Amino acid sequence: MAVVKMTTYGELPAVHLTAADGAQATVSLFGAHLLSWKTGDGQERLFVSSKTPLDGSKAIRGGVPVIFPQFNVRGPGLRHGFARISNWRLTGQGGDGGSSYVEFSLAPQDLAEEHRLAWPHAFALTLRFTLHGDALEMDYSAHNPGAQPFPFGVALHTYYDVGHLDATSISGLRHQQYTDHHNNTRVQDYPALHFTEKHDRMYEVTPNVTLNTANATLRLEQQGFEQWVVWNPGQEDAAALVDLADEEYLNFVCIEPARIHQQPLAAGATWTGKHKISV
Ligand SMILES: O=P(O)(O)OC[C@H]1O[C@@H](O)[C@H](O)[C@@H](O)[C@@H]1O
Repeated sequence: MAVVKMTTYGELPAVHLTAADGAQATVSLFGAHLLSWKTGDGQERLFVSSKTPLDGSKAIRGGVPVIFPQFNVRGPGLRHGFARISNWRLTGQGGDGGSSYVEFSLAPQDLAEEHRLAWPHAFALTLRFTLHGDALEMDYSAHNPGAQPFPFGVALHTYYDVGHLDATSISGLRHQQYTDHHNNTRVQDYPALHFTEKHDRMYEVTPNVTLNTANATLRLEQQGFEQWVVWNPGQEDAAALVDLADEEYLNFVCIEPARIHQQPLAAGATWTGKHKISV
């Protein structure tokens, strides 16, 4: 049987889910932010920076930041949106035989006044985390209960604990088109992406990909999103991030299912996206 308990992570109120097989997830209400996912064997799968604030003063560096209503600076508002720095509500929990879940929601009344005034649209977000054996599923939805369309972008900015970058690669992206941080658009003509320098790439199509690390092979699947963003800051950019220790860029990669361009959500419509990670 699944067990759901309130806990704290740093100074943040959080929800801890333990599945029948021992898999665990910890999600802070701040950002509906998944901070830890351990499979039944006790192995941590996510990276969290040793320098990140964990007091609600700033977005968390690590885990799974939830991006809405804009990706990065692709929109007029806050970089990566306000969802990752807002307090969500725990609105569901449960499970059946093999799976257990917790669900979180965010609506305008949950926002700090400055964000509500800056983005005055009716919206309802839900995010469900489901543990199912050695897999984690994130079901994300954005609903427009208002009378006017609004533009939005979304992503699940997943930071994977890779042990060491030297032993890490991503396969499944050969022949896929990407745009890099110099704004060059190319087609990847080699089978596996290795991390020898900074990478900040947006792959335009959405095949499933495989993350290979020294200790694990993770299969990543997405539905409803439109890109994979692959990010590791490299040594120089990492040194400029105050919420990341200088050498920690060697310990993670971000692989993010995303819908990076802001597109309208019609009145009454709902967008849904799924991200599944299997070990
Ligand atoms: O520092 P932030 O706001 O969490 O963003 C981290 C990174 O997020 C990635 O998704 C972007 O592609 C990068 O360009 C960005 O640097």
